[in-house]
Amino acid sequence: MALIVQKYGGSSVRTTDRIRRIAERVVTTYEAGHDVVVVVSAMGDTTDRLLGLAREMDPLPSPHELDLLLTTGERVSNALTAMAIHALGAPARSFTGPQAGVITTSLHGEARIIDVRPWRVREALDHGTIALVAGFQGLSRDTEEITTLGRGGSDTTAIALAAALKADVCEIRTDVNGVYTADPRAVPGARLLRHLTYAQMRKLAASGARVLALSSVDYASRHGVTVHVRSSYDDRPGTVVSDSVEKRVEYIVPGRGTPSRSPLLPALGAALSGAALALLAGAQPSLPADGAAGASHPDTGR
Ligand SMILES: Nc1ncnc2c1ncn2[C@@H]1O[C@H](COP(=O)(O)OP(=O)(O)O)[C@@H](O)[C@H]1O
Ligand SMILES: N[C@@H](CC(=O)OP(=O)(O)O)C(=O)O
Repeated sequence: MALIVQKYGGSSVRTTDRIRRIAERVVTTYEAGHDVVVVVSAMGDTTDRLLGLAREMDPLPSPHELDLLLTTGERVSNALTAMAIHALGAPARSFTGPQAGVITTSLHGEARIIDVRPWRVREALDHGTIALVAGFQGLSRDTEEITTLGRGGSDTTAIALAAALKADVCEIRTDVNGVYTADPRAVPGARLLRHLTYAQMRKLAASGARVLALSSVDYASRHGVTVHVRSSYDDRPGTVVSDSVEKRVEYIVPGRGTPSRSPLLPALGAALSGAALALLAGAQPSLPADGAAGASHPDTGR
């Protein structure tokens, strides 16, 4: 049994139908015997819409009111996802960032996570419940105000929770099936990268690969969190970001009551190993574009 943190980006929860699909994936993971913590971003362009509403009221809104407003986006999507999980018959409980023990600096709109004390999340897991945490938000220790973490902050929430809970992996589930050499929507020949070190991922994120927020890569690197960027809609291998070749498949363990490892594991390990070796040798990665799965184009389920 593994402890898996799954983060679903806003594009993957744009509609209630998509939320139902996400809920099915969460429940499948749970039923395989894993402890599951879910971090969901706000639905679609909710954060932008809320920003627009705020500016209609005041061109320079109060940072306190703005953060209070923006954090509602993630609360809505997490509560709805919990309800969708209940409808499938599984136990789930959602928490706001502050309830989940996410402690931040006090700078509204750009707060940094300085500590995570997820005892309520741990308690839920210990009771066999799927725990959901609203991303992108926390509580300032100094001011006791609700804060937001800056755009893309749900990635950092998920990785910080994974670090604090000593999760086996933090899955970043999104609308493409991994990290590519370039934005696969803009560059048709972009190739899927099966394994990246933190430093390599950092370079990509810094040069605009928004699939993983830059600050979240730094958090993962500092805390040694294995990050697995993959599709919200299927279980293709995706991209593993870690500090070493060995770490990349550790979390893929049999579920509760499952007698042996998945037969897919050796194949996945071999594929990742090839990528990792190419990258570690400093060579230009020369993997086929997800060729092993028989698909040459990314999942563009927007
Ligand atoms: N190198 C890259 N690899 C994969 N995706 C990339 C890359 N660069 C940019 N992207 C874009 O990142 C998007 C995913 O990030 P984002 O829209 O923030 O997702 P989410 O809604 O899941 O948070 C993809 O749809 C893709 O267009
Ligand atoms: N909703 C926030 C936080 C976030 O991380 O979103 P997403 O995972 O959709 O990039 C934003 O739009 O920035």
